[in-house]
Amino acid sequence: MSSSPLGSRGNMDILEELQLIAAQNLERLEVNKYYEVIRELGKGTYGKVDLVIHKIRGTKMALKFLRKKTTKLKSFLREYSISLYLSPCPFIINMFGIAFETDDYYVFAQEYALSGDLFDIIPPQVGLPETVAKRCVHQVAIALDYLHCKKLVHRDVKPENILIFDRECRKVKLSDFGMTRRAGSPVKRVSGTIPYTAPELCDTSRHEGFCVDYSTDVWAFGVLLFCMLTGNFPWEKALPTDSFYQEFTRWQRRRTGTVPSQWRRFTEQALRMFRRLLSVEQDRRCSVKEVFGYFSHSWMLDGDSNGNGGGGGERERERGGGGVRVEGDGSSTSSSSGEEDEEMLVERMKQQTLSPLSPPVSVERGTGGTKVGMTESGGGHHFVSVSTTSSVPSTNSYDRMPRDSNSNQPPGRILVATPIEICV
Ligand SMILES: Nc1ncnc2c1ncn2[C@@H]1O[C@H](COP(=O)(O)OP(=O)(O)OP(=O)(O)O)[C@@H](O)[C@H]1O
Repeated sequence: MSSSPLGSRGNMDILEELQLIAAQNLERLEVNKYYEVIRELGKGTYGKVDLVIHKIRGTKMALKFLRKKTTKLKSFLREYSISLYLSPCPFIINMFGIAFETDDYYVFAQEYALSGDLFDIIPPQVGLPETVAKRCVHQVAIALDYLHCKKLVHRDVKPENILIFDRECRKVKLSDFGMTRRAGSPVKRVSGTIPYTAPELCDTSRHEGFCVDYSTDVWAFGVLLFCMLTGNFPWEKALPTDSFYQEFTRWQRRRTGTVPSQWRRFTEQALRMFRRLLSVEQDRRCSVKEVFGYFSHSWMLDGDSNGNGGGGGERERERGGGGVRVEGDGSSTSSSSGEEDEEMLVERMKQQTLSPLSPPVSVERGTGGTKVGMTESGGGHHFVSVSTTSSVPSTNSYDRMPRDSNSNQPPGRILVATPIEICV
């Protein structure tokens, strides 16, 4: 690596340099020679993630395998380099600096997240207790702000890409930088995830490409918050043809004073936050860090800051008061590009008053990799597990099916979402 201090370089210089080094050092390896495969942790569109033990070091790692048939070397190197570049942030998945290729895959190693991903702990139609959700949201917001300060946009914010180390979300990390691009770069359309996709990207009548923008992460982050607190999707897709979305936009644009039914469980302050995060007009959307200003308020109307998202269903309530304490309006919580700011953020996290928790809500964990699907039943769309093996990458439409036969998933009409296009 060049002797220039990292701080004086632009992002792309560092990323390009990291890619070059990774390309020059990419060895061909036989996985079994160095790693003992324990089990598969998940499956994604482009490959799989295995839990392994490094035979020499004895360290547990998560190896991400990207199929060569569907992944260009350039894309692999980009994902690897961006992940490496971002990994100093304590709320972003750590990397081991290991990348290699086999006959069929490009592979890199990450730290292993003991409890899988966020999707698996959100009780469908119930949501997480407010304190747990806030704690998680806080860490994800810092991670996204860190990314944005580096002029990068994640572009795939969803529960499956938030890895957790415990079911109370005391330690969570943002992952999967396969879609991450520099803000302002042009992208063309491909199929993609639906409920988290910002309205401007759902507009299929637009044929020209897009410029990558932070605001699409902010939108996905807003949808993620709703999902975490309620166990439902707010809508199937952010298009006028979706009645849930239409109802929301009428309220959002102040055409009606009536709060849409699935939003009535939130306090005034939480609704104000959602209005800012989920502004239909892209340029009026707030930044992710604005959310810090809302942590001191209750978000759920059940009057108990430790409560969950309401919406029915039996659940175990969290005991102990407090919640996440964040002082000020949060503007100083933003991570800037400097190391000092990062340290400050860690300090802030350490200073948080976190109350002891009762045992977590018990939810059956789906087998293997899971994706968010939706069923429609009564007031909204709720989470169901979708096996990633049955997802169809070429169209990205979801096969929607019950989470698993033993879960507390209520029955509902199964929706198969029509593929829509977003950009890479
Ligand atoms: N480091 C890790 N520790 C534990 N589990 C992991 C880890 N990395 C990934 N997983 C699991 O594997 C799943 C798929 O991983 P990942 O999102 O990186 O793959 P992908 O191919 O990029 O997926 P996508 O189709 O969403 O783009 C995750 O949702 C998670 O459940």
